[in-house]
Amino acid sequence: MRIDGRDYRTIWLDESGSQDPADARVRVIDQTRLPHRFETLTLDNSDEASRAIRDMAVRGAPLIGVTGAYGLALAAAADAGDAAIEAAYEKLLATRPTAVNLRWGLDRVKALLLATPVAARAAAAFAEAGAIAEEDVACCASIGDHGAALIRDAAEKNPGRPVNILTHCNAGWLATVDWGTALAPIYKAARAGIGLHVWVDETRPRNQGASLTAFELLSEGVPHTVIADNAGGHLMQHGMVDLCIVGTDRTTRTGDVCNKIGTYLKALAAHDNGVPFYVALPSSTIDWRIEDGVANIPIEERSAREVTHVSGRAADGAVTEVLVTPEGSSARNWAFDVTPAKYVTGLITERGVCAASEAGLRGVFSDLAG
Ligand SMILES: CSC[C@H]1O[C@H](OP(=O)(O)O)[C@H](O)[C@@H]1O
Repeated sequence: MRIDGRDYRTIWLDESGSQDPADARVRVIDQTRLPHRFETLTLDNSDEASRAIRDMAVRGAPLIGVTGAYGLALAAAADAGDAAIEAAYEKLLATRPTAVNLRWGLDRVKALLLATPVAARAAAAFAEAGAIAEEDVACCASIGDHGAALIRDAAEKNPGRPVNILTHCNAGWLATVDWGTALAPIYKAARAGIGLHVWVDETRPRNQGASLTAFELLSEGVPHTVIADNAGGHLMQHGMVDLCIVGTDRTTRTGDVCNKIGTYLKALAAHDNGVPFYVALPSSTIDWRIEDGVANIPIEERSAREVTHVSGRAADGAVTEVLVTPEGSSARNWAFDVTPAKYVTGLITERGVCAASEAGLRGVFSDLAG
C-alpha cells in the first residue's frame, strides 16, 4: 500500500545485487514502532526471523506465514543440511502457536527443501517464499474484490449515508504482504467511490487497532473513528454499525473462527442486534484438520506486561511504556478467542463469499479440503 506517496509491502528481499542466496537479506516493516515511527528491520538469519515473529515486529497470520517461509530460506542459506533445516523449522514454528499460516508456510518450504538437492536448496527456498508472498498479495486483492461487493450491497440498502463498518484488531495490509484481509474490501470499496466509515476497535492490550489499523486508514484517507473495545455493542444496539468485518488467525473446516481476543464478544453483540458479521481470510488460514475450534485451537498466552503496561508517544515525542496497574497486581494475557461458526454470517475468501460451515468451505475449496 502507499505511504507518503511511496508503495510498500510489509516484507521484501533486499536485493543487494548478489545472486548468491547466502547474501540474501529479508527486510520487514518494524510494526512495534508504528504509528509513531516508520522503521524497517533487516533479517539476516532464521533466528532473527523467529525473533521478529515472536516480538511481533511482524504480525498477522498471512505475514507470519510468509516471514516463516523466508526464515527457513535464510536457514538454508546458512546450512542446507537436513538437520539444520529441521532445527530452524521447529524454532520458527514455536514462535507463535495460533496462526495456522505459520505452519502452512513452513511446511510448504520444508517439503520443497527436502525434495531438492542440497546445493540448490537455498535458491529454491527463497523462490518459494517469494511465490508465497505473491500468492498472498493476489489472494488478498481478491478477498477485497469479493468483500467490496458486500459493502456495495450495504450502500444500496442505506442510500445517502456512508456504510458503517466495525473492525477489530488489525487485519489490514500490515497483517499480510499487501491489501490485507478484513481491510481489503474497505480499500477496494473506498477506491471505487463507495461512501464508508470504519469503527476501529482499539484492541487492547497491544492496541493493534488504535495503532496499526488507524495508521493504515489514515494513510489511505479512509474515514474512521477509533473506539474503546467495549463500545462496539453499544454502537450496534443503536443502529450505528451496518456490518462487521474481521480477520482470523485460524478457521476450522467447520467455520469456527479464531481471531484476536475480543472478537467473540463482538460476534455475540452482532448476533444479538442482527448485524452481519463477516470474516475475511485466505485459504492458507483454514485448518482442515480441526472441526471444533473452541476445543482444539491453541490460544497463545502472551506476557502479562502487555496488559499492565501501555506503550505510546510522550509529549516530548519519546516512544515509551507506562504502567497502568498497581505494582503487585497480577495480570494474564490471552491473545485470541474462538467465535463459533453459528455467529459468523459468512467467510470472505479469495474464491468468493461462503457460509461458515464445512459445506460452505468444501463448496469453495474442494481441491484443498482433502
Ligand atoms: C489477517 S490476519 C490478522 C489477524 O492477526 C492478528 O493477530 P496478531 O496481531 O496477534 O498477529 C489479529 O488476530 C488479526 O485479526
